[in-house]
Order: sequence, then structure tokens, then C-alpha cells
Amino acid sequence: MIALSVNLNKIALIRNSREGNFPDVIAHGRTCLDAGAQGITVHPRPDQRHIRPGDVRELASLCRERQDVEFNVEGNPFAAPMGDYPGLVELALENQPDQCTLVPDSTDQLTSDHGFNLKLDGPRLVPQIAKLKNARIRVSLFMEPDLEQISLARDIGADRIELYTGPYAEAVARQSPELDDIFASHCAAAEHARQLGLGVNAGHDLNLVNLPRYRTLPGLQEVSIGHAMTVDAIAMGLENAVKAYLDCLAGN
Ligand SMILES: CC(=O)[C@@H](O)[C@H](O)COP(=O)(O)O
Ligand SMILES: NCC(=O)COP(=O)(O)O
Repeated sequence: MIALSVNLNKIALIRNSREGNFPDVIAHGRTCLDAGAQGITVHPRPDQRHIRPGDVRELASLCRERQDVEFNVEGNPFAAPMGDYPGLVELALENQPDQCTLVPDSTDQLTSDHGFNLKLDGPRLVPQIAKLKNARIRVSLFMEPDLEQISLARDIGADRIELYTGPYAEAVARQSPELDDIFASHCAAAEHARQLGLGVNAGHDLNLVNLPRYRTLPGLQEVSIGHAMTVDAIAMGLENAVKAYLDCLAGN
């Protein structure tokens, strides 16, 4: 089974556009879990444009209440604390998610758009990964489908990789002639990761159109999906949208 972890960033983005707590991010998280999602993902950013530290605390306790539900906190481990945002690793250590996905994005970035270059960032990631693993938090690294880089992910102690699916999603949307090669590179990366003993997650811009092919990736364990699902929820309702993604992942 491929686990569906629903990313709630965009629900929080709408909430933050006004004062108050509407829509309620935690209630929407509960709806996703009630509809059968196996996990919740958040990607708090230092500017708190969407997910805030308080959301992480409340979602951590929501996920703890449920059996077989995983909480995944994503973000840049090197971004400095800002306001009451304490830094990603500190936030994770405080809230004990099941998984922390480290992503190499800068503070002013619109969204995540590349995986780690571990030749550059590997040495300074080592102590961050060790802190998380000592706290029994699974560590995943956001990566391109590059075999040499994936070997380095194993060498510095990662448990899993999350393959960055943005270029794959764009190739599907544009019906690009490069699509087959891009997907083949993801399959080779997933096989390589598995041979090294790394788990395989994937995410970014996955949707109901591009997921039927991506779900066939060898050994895929988890997808985290937020943006497209939130858009689909406008038309379908959140519960139906979650169920549609679960059906899609099941190959129905
Ligand atoms: C890591 C990743 O792929 C991103 O999709 C991220 O989790 C979403 O962040 P934003 O919602 O801020 O674009
Ligand atoms: N890790 C990717 C993620 O959480 C969701 O990305 P998106 O579906 O919002 O692009």
C-alpha cells in the first residue's frame, strides 16, 4: 500500500489571509484522517505564510490520538529561527513527528523546487540528521532522481528519500516528449534507493492526472499531496477529494 499523507499548507494559507481561525486547519486534518488518509504533512516556513508552530503542536497531538497515522514535518533545517518559529529541527524535536523531511529551500522561495546537493550540504546535514534520529524521528531527504546523490543520502544516515516530482508533473501537464525518460529516471532512482536500504517517498505537484502512472513507481511507500488536493476539494469537498486520491493510489 502507498500511504497518502495530506499536506495541509494550503488550508492554512487560506486561514492566514484573514484574522481568526477559518478554515480550521486541525478540523480539516481530522476530516482527512476520517476519510482514510494515512498521514498528515506540513511544511512550516519561517515566515509562517501558512503553517504556524501552533498548528504543528495541535496536529502532532491529533495524529498521536490515531493508530496507524503518521505525522510528517517538512522543511529547511538550516533556516534561522524567526519570530516564534524556532527552526525546523527544534520544532520537530519538540513535537516528535513520525518523520521529518529535510528540504533545501531558501526562506524567500515561493515553493520547493529542487532536491539536495549532498556534495555541498551533506556534511552540515550530518549533525541535524543525528539529532532527529536520536529522538527516534525517521529522516527523509528531498532529492532529485540522481543515483550518486541518493548513495550520499544513505552515507549520511537518511532513512528515506522523497523524490521531487515537480518536473515529472510538469512533463505530464505539457505532454512533454521527455516524460518517459523522466519517469524512467525516477524508477531507476527508486530501485537504487531500495537496494541501498532507503525507503522511498515522493511529492510535489502530484494530482489525479499524473498519479496513476507515478503510483507504479517501484517500492513507493508514501506520497504527500497538498496543492492539487486542496484545489480538487473546492469542487468535490475535502472528504471526497481524499477518497478520490486513495482510490487512485489503489489503482481504481
Ligand atoms: C517539499 C515539497 O515538495 C513542497 O511541495 C512543500 O511541502 C510545499 O510547500 P508549499 O506549500 O509552501 O509550496
Ligand atoms: N512533499 C510534498 C508535499 O507535501 C505536497 O506538495 P504539493 O502537493 O503541495 O505540491
